[in-house]
Amino acid sequence: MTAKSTGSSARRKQGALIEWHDVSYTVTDQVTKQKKTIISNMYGLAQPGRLLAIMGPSGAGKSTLLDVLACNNSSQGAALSGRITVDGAPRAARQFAFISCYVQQKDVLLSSATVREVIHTAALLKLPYRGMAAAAKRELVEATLKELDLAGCADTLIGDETIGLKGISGGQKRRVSVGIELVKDPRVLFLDEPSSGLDSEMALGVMSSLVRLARKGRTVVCTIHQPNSDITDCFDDYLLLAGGRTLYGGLWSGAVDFFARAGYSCPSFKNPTDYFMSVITRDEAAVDTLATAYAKLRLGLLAEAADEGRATASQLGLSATAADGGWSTYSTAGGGALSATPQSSSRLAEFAATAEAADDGEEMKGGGTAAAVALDVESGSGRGSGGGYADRADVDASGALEEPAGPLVPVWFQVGVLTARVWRTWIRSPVMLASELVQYLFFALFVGLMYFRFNDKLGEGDFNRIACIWFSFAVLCFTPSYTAVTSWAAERLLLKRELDQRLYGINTYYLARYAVLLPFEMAQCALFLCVMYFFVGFYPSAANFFIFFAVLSMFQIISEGLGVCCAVVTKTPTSAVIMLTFVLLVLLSFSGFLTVKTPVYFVWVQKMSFFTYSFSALLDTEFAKISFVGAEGQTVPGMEVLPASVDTGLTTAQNIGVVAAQVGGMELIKLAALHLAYRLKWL
Ligand SMILES: Nc1ncnc2c1ncn2[C@@H]1O[C@H](COP(=O)(O)OP(=O)(O)OP(=O)(O)O)[C@@H](O)[C@H]1O
Repeated sequence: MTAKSTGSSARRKQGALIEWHDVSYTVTDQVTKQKKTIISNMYGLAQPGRLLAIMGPSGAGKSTLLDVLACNNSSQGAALSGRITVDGAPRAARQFAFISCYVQQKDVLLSSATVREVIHTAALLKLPYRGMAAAAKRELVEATLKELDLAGCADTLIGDETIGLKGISGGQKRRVSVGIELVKDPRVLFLDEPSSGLDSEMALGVMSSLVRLARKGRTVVCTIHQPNSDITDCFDDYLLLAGGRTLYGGLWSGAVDFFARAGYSCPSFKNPTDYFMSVITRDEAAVDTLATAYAKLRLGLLAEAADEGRATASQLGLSATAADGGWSTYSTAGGGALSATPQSSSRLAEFAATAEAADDGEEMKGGGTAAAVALDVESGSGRGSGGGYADRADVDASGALEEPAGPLVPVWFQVGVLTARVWRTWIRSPVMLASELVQYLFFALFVGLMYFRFNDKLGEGDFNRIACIWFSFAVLCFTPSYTAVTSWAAERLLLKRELDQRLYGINTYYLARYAVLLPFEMAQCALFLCVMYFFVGFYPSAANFFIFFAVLSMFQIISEGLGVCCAVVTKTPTSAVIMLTFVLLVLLSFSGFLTVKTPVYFVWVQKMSFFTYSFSALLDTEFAKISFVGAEGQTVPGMEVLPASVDTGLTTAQNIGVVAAQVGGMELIKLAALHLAYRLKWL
């Protein structure tokens, strides 16, 4: 993509013609282990320049169909059968991912970023690094903001009501979710219930944005729940499902008539979708009646199209599909769904008109191609049987599926973009930042006052020093590890979404996160130590102070890693906190302070624990330079009063070396835990 191609004319996007033929989807129920068919023998078509709304009662299979069409289905033991084509060619999942996008129902957005920042970050991660200037990306972001009517709130924070961070409205959030996908200029948009959870005005705002995107040529497919009449006005095409079957598929404008012909006349002044839903949820026989009527209609249209010579049976795939329900009513070959019925005989013309309207005087390859495709069929040129348009020579070359040869964005650039984002998140979270700093400051003062000015009396000065270091460990292990659990809970969904979209890898995330987090942790440790060290009166030497700083910083980093590991391997923050508390208490117990002799069955804990080596390193550092005065006035060197339980048998340097090695080990474990959690779908 070149800078030029990002101009406003490029926003007129060619959609893709998606057809599904005899599609069924079966899963193995996790509980009963029985096979369960969620959608069966479905046919349909989503066209460029049009918005297709998929409706049905809860459990009808709407989300499943959307996932299947968007290549988003990943259930274990699931089986997909049937044929899905894109512009006539069999859909190739990897290529399709480059031209389509999927907007999930739940908005997963970074609450501390502004609307513009969120979309700009998406642009930086999704658009090619080479061949597209930074200015062009910014221009594209501005175009996206305008296209989705978000320019007015571009510099407002996304916000999060649950943590009291004021931000944009629910409807705007939904449009930002669309914007994140729109920056890569997809030809096809799939949206799972884009209006759910929004009030009617916000829902209409979102749907109107989708219509605008469709009118610019894109193919838009969404599932929807209980739309009001303003929202149904946004539909071009309509697919009604129940129990995994299709009850209607075609023009929205033909749905009422279809129901009436099947014996269900919608009363005047009643919202048709409310009526349809009440018919199929209250009257069980209606589902069968409508499914049968729809299947007959489809076959009738198919035969009619063949009779009229608009396409031959073989071109239509009739011979291949007659046995199993026939060609889709929706099929282009069928003259465009209900075009053959009196009430909507001009579907092709209407389709072409839609494309023309969207074209708005400019060349719109998608609409043009789609109309040409449809008209082509009518003129009898037809398609290859069963294979859609796979073997057509007249598919617009610009409509070919594109897949970049190499990675779009180099890893170092991804790390840079993510580092900037993590940095912004920290400095924009004053509550989190302040509460962290207050915690460190509070505990530093607390420990300082608790052991204020050590003395050198044997039995008191030595005990207080050991207890003070142990208590500092308690503070520095709980605080960063609990923060890690909390921030993981806020980050995991965003990370999962972005990893799923292959915007970056786990190693990139790790590098970016810790490029920001490590300096923060060291600064917090320095704050704690500066206050506590001098308050209590540890040995006043720069060398000792820096050894304390180095060991406590490493100690904190390992503790944070433990927090991440517990958070990653558990599903909820509550279970992570329970697990973490248990682990930390065990480690604190066997650091050598609480027990004179460690029971033999816990020796392994002591030998492996980072508490043991950190404790020993700091005690050696402090006690090597001081001495105590006994009850009889005798002087006792510090090293002689150190209890054997805190002696690892190593020198100070060796103890520090072991802690450094444990930092490396913990980082590797943390990275492996992140990879494993993603692979095993724990995120
Ligand atoms: N992996 C799965 N294992 C077992 N059952 C499943 C699985 N996926 C979906 N189902 C079931 O299939 C049916 C259709 O699910 P789907 O989510 O597609 O329905 P829906 O029409 O989108 O419903 P809703 O509007 O409530 O989201 C539901 O009964 C659902 O419980």
